[in-house]
Amino acid sequence: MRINDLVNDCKVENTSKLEQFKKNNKTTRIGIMGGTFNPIHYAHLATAEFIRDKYGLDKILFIPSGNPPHKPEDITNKYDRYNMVLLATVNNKDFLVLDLEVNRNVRTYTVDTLRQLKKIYKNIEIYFITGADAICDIEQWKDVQENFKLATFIAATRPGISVLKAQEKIEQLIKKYNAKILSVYVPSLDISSTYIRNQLRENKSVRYLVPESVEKYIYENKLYDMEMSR
Ligand SMILES: Nc1ncnc2c1ncn2[C@@H]1O[C@H](COP(=O)(O)OP(=O)(O)OP(=O)(O)O)[C@@H](O)[C@H]1O
Ligand SMILES: O=C(O)c1ccc[n+]([C@@H]2O[C@H](COP(=O)([O-])O)[C@@H](O)[C@H]2O)c1
Repeated sequence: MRINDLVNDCKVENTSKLEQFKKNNKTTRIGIMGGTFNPIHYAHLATAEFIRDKYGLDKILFIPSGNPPHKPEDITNKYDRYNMVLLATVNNKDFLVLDLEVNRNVRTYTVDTLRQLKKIYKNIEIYFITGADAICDIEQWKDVQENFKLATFIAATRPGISVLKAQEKIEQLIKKYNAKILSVYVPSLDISSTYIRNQLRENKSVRYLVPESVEKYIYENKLYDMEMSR
């Protein structure tokens, strides 16, 4: 079966998970995993699952960026990135995917997404998950103060990022903005989407770095300038 045909089944399954979630009137603690996901890899999934479990979050909402302000204009098509996130999360009942950002045709900022989420889901407490690298740059984000009012941030350690430097920055942010930021050690993998794109461009293996369905989607749709088809 072609993987592109499976994407539709994933969309149906995800819509049904979202409808169930919307019906829930109780206060729900949700984790938001935002990212460019170009492509999604196992470190994203492992980080999200570790944090869901550690903080007893009810669900993790993956929100692929549409037109992220901080990445080059020519990144992979947003619907391909979104489809790969759907494929990667379909088997986990607690992982849901939202298309809020891919459907926005202007630049996508987190503050707009958080405001929108609070409107759609009345009783949610939001925990925004970021790598420690992203939290260090948060003062460059749009409406930084407002972001901190709308969500608690969880800064996950990431290989290659100095924990001490990140901790210093987090303490400054907490003081300056009265922010709620939890810093957490996550046993993780030293991989990035950049590394995976480079492997693909050099025609090297990405097996066990991304879910098999994502790997197939990449090959079937000839993403990332691959030289030969598999
Ligand atoms: N290996 C990792 N361990 C922990 N967190 C990660 C890891 N890779 C990415 N993240 C976090 O996941 C979120 C989404 O990341 P993103 O989609 O930019 O992936 P990336 O691998 O950093 O991509 P790129 O290499 O293209 O910059 C960010 O908050 C990022 O810090
Ligand atoms: O809102 C902003 O100004 C902003 C600027 C840079 C990054 N972000 C968000 O940070 C998250 C991680 O970004 P990324 O793509 O670097 O992994 C993702 O949800 C982005 O939308 C948000």
